Amino acid sequence: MTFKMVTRYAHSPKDIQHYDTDQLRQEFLMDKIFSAGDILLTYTYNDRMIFGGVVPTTEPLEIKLDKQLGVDFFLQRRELGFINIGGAGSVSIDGKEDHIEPHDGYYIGMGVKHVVFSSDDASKPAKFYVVSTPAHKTYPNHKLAYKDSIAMPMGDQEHMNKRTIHKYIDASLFPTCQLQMGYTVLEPGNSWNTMPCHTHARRMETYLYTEFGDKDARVFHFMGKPDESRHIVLEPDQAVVNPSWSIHCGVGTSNYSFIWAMCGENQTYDDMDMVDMHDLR
Ligand SMILES: O=C[C@H](O)[C@@H](O)CC(=O)C(=O)O
Ligand SMILES: [Zn+2]
Repeated sequence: MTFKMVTRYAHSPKDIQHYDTDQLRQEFLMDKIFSAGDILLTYTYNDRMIFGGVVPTTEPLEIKLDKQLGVDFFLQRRELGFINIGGAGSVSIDGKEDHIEPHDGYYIGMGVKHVVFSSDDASKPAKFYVVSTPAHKTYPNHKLAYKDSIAMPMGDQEHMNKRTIHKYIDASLFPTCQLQMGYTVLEPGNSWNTMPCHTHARRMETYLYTEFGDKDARVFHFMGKPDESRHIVLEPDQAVVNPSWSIHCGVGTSNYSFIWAMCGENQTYDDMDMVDMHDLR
């Protein structure tokens, strides 16, 4: 089992004016999220979000972070959300076990000492996409069932962006300190997400792109200030960090889905600064 957590720093919008493709990818793309039997995490200085993949096979896996965070245990001053996009599995939360079907997940509040992930079948492992944000208060744990998410139909076929935004962690469902999280699914024949696009200076956001329509499909993710955009080409199961000042949207060569997660100043999902199409460059 490999446990790895890499660090990514925060940037000024001016920095990326000078980045070539390699540097842009090095700073903003997480090219490997899921690796069988391993835990691969990224610590971004954008609002100190930790995110990544936990893929248990024959052995259960636990995220053990204390020295790196200067605490006694991982969730001493943090909360955690996850969504499983692999096979069925389970999570044990301080010894209490719960089964996790594909596309289900969990919110786990500050103070939980042990979160242990396992897969039902090592040959079809669960893929837990995990996101953790700093917390100051304990809120109750919540199972996140796909069927209990808030499903918001968005877009239309004419604009190639017909999709459903599933809100899993939202202030209208239950309280968290900072974390908001959801899963957006594009319909076949649709390829644009979040267009018209937006920024939200009050929150940063990460996107994990997954479930592409075919194995050679790619998503072109757009970032940067609206008038100085850049793109990053992604394979399935890769993630990007979006600073508060950056747009975040993409177009795929097939349909796909993505898991988004946010934290920062507020928890108001609709608090977005919509970008006028005339301002995009
Ligand atoms: O701030 C909100 C986030 O960018 C996403 O929820 C957008 C999204 O899922 C979509 O447009 O499909
Ligand atoms: Zn957003």
